[in-house]
Amino acid sequence: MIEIDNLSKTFTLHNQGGAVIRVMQGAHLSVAPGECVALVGASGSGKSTLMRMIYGNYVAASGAIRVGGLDVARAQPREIIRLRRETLGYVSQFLRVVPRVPTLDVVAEPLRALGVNADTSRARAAEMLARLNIPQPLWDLSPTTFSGGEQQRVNIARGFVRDYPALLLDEPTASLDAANREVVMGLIEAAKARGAAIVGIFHDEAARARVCDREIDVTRFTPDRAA
Ligand SMILES: Nc1ncnc2c1ncn2[C@@H]1O[C@H](COP(=O)(O)OP(=O)(O)OP(=O)(O)O)[C@@H](O)[C@H]1O
Repeated sequence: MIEIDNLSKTFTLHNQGGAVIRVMQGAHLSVAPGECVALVGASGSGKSTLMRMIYGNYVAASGAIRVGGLDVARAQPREIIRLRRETLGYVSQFLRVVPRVPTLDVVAEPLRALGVNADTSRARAAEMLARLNIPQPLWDLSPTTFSGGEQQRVNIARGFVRDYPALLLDEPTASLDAANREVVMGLIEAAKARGAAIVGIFHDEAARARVCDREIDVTRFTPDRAA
């Protein structure tokens, strides 16, 4: 479902004399449906960079990133938008939303984008918010003023409100209490059981051991620091 082949990445720092930093070289990764793979490695080794490249936020220097048949490394912007709408979900650590949009609509949006009607989308969103213990009085407010943990749960609700065939999870349990962490663990397990291919960064070791089938140490793809 997710196939990464000989992937390299450089950053050019235009505000620092055009310095070029090589952050990744020869990266390989293959994630099958129903599998969860954890990206591990020291801080700065490139876990987030790899995740952002899979999502199409960062451009690859060379190599291929196939997600459900599309090579993200060479795809047109409209193909990436379609991939995100239909195939690839992303639960980032930080919530980015349009101001003044109510939480219920923020969570319902991935379903609306697929053409699901407003009532059904909102009903599914309400189910997810209740499951993630977001108090009902907050559902009609924008999540911009929510606490860190509440915002993270809104992000998770958005990422799991529909059954994405592939999912990227960036520290999905980072700001959560034990009860909500357990809810998220259950959502990840259910997504695997229905065949989602998942790539995640989990600093929470117990969470990683429970839901991940394999670990990939990205340090081995880090050119300047590899052994
Ligand atoms: N937008 C950027 N511009 C320039 N350099 C960047 C950029 N993003 C990341 N880097 C560099 O790429 C390297 C990898 O960073 P990345 O954030 O992917 O590491 P990480 O493994 O996710 O770290 P952490 O565990 O601390 O979050 C770092 O040296 C970082 O400075």
